[in-house]
Amino acid sequence: MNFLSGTEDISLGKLRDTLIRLEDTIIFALIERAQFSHNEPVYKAGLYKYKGCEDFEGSFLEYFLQESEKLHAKVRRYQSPDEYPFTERHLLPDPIIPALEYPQILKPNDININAKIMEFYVKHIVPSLCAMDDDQNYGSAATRDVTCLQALSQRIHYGKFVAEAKFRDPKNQPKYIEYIKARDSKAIEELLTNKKVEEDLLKRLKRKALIYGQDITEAGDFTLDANLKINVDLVVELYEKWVIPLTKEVEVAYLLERLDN
Ligand SMILES: C=C(O[C@@H]1C=C(C(=O)O)C=C[C@H]1O)C(=O)O
Repeated sequence: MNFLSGTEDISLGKLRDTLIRLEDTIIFALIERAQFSHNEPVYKAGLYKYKGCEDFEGSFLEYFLQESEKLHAKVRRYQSPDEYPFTERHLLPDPIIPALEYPQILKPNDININAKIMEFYVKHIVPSLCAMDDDQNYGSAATRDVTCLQALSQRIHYGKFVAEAKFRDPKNQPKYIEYIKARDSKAIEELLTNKKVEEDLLKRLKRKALIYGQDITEAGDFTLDANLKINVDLVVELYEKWVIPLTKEVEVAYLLERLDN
């Protein structure tokens, strides 16, 4: 979504179109990561002493992610309302270019669940996505991991915009206000949940993974039973177990703060 379009209109339909577009980004990012082995050393904290920053105690991935985000911060990536860093903001440098004026769509907040995203990605996604061995391609694996993590973070934190759009709907706003004042997270989550959208998403996702995972050649017929580049069931499980629940967690967290002064 282009937040510089000069309009504060955030329709649920437009936001959902953006989430659908991010499905493609995430599937292709996972396909790229799946080219390489699990490469467990990439995720082990303290395995390397990095020349020039011996005091860094995280994993190879955390080091690469932090250094990547420092560079992206210089070009004001994390001033965009839909971008959230994994690195603590005080460690990021100021932009080298002037700040952009974004419309104030969201209620100011510090909601950032990237630590949870990192945990499920490293513990549950990579081991299922990749061959469980070590091909030494640590740099290639880490660069693909960063792309996957950034896409997952953007998608999940879009829950803030979806929650704002739902809150602005006059039909449900009185109920949201009632549940927010009662601090009733369960009622808020039930009200914001749209099972039909979720079910349609999972069906679409499976079709996309089946097609995007194909090796398309210049000849022969187009068969869906060829060797796929991605574990289709894993893509669906990723969304069902992690992406959708965490998006709703962000929606609820945002709404619980929506009436704060
Ligand atoms: C994102 C939305 O809110 C909820 C979360 C969804 C998701 O993470 O895909 C889908 C539907 C809703 O249950 C939405 O309503 O589109």
